[in-house]
Amino acid sequence: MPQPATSTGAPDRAQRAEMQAEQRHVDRVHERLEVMRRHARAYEAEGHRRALFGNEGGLVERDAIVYQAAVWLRRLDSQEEGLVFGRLDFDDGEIRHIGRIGVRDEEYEPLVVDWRAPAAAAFYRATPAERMDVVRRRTIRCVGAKVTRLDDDLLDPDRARSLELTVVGDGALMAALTRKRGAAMHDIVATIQKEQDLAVRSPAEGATIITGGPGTGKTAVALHRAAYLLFNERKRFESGGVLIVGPSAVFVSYIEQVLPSLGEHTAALRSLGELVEGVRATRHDPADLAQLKGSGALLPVLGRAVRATPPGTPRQFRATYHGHVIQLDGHRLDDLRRTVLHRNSRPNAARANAETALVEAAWERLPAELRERRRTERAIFDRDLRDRSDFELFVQQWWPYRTAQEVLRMCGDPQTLARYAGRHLDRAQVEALAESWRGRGDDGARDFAVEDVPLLDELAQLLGTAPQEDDDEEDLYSNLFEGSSVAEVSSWADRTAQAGRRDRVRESFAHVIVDEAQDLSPMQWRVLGRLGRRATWTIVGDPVQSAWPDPQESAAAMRVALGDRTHYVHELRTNYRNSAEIFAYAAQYARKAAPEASLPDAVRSTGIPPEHREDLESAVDEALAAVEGTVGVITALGTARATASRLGARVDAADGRLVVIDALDAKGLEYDAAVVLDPEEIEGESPAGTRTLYVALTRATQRLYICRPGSGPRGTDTIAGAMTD
Ligand SMILES: Nc1ncnc2c1ncn2[C@@H]1O[C@H](COP(=O)(O)OP(=O)(O)OP(=O)(O)O)[C@@H](O)[C@H]1O
Repeated sequence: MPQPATSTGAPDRAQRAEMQAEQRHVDRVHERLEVMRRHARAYEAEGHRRALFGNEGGLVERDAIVYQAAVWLRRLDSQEEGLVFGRLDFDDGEIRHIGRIGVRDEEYEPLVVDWRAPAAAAFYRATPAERMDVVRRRTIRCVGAKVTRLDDDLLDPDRARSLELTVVGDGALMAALTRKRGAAMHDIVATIQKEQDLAVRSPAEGATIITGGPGTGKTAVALHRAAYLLFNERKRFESGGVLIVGPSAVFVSYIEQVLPSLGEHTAALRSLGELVEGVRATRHDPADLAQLKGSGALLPVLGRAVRATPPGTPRQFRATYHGHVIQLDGHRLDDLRRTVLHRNSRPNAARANAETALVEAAWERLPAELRERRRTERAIFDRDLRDRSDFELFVQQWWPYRTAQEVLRMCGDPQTLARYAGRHLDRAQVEALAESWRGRGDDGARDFAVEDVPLLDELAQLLGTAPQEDDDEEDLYSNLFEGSSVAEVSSWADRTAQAGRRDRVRESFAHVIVDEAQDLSPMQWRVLGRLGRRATWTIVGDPVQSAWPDPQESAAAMRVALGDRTHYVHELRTNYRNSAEIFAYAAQYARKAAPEASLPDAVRSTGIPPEHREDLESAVDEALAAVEGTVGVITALGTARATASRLGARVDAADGRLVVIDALDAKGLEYDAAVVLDPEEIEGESPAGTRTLYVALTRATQRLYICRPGSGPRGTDTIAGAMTD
């Protein structure tokens, strides 16, 4: 719930006394943390000692111990900042401190309860109406290990008086919301609100679906939920893997510090452009092409591209056997291909079948008397043919192992693509698609688009995997058991690097978290459906911000991916990001795009409405002067690059505070001030343009400037009038 505005004055006497008391507790916790660190280091040393036994058992133990010790140390080391952030005082006088991890004293009594444990739930859930025996909730703010501020929340003032509990501070939430924004998202562990907490602690089974307007904390909740799941079912989710998917690479780097700050390092974060091994796409196709690629309309075309004879393969097979010339022409070879693929539709997996079919077809070309006269001839013929290097070479050329990237690049030739397209695509579509794939992906000269990633994944499925030669991925620890003496000691870093490699090839996950889910195309849902085929899910999104032109179609694709899993639905209703003035302005576009939608309430008023500016440079300068933190210039897709170079000198001079970003990449991000350049262009750029503009207008926490170059006499007017229309 909203709290009164925060005071910035120095702490008074009562507050100082309370702070000293809390400081004593925090000091004790940090001393204890140091002891825990010493124990972890001693445990690690013990692990290394075991390896000196020189047998396999010792090595296995060593490896397990060193790994576990390193995980503990990493978790303990990431907890310096704000380790203790809360305290609950109960009716019966019990005091419970809440923190990022659980810490116990030497008697095993809790000094701090982990925020994810059931005993901490009251910190987030207790309200004056439903107190859960809590009299006072205190938020403790620390810088490093130093207590700097307390904010109390009384749930039962009468009881507090009888327990002689002092009340200090005036609103941890407001203090958190008004702090300046930097390049990275912060955790919200000290101020998670009740409706958010319910979503964080939603059951680990089925699919938890979290909706809510801009700034309602959906991303924050999703990340805290990942930490919650890992804490409560560590074995299941650490070994099975938690995947977090965000819309863009910029977004992923914006959120990537949150889980480590909560002591969790094992979840895999990927953008939609990174869901396929070996591809890091960041570029978007223009809206019409993106829609074509995302809709599923290309599925039959991809199927045909995989099944067809690859261009450039030999059109004739020729061999001699006992003086007989055996020949198979192109039509016969095509027949063979069809027959083989009829039995095993994945060409990369079917090469052995193709080779057998080729031998069989060649055998049938021998004169009948030769085949009948010598009954054992068949086996000899088979071996003889397969042993020949020119036969092997032919098979490699006729039935090459292909990658998805090669097939898509092959479709970069309009004539080839037109053959596969048949009546599924018109000429203009063939031309546009071929142009978008021509020369892509080879040596990164021209990279694939984000919209190509699901097509590549689909192709990889259709092609199947070639039988793999054994490599070191198969046995992560094989190097540990070579020879009888200890040749080397694997460090924890080695093991994490190995585990990372294993993550890269992971084909499915135990839990999949999808952020900005409203934007996913049906084809992207198919990729996620495969990665999450055995997973439980958390899906986070806001239909009103959808960039996919047909939200119904996207929702249907999501239902297919989720199958018959039970749904747990949560709606977040408070916008914590935007000032009330900024959100009131942006909301007119939400109403235009989705008149029926329920919009969140913005809790913070600054008294400063969005402002209209004609000149981009002066709007940017003004924004930089008006706020302490970040400024985002948000443009249409087509003008981001030009705007970035136009503002290049300012970006360089602003020391990381100024970024230029297109409205699609701005998804999920936020800035203290936003300059939205040419809103009409953003709106007109795609069928979902009004929604995209709504996204752009809801990125600012404090100041919003609408910049319409050459917009004439309205010049520097504020647009408060427009807001209230
Ligand atoms: N309980 C909270 N305490 C402190 N800050 C909060 C809280 N909830 C949300 N915030 C802050 O509000 C801002 C918006 O949160 P977040 O980005 O998670 O919202 P969102 O719903 O994902 O927004 P969008 O849909 O626009 O991407 C962030 O700065 C976040 O830290």
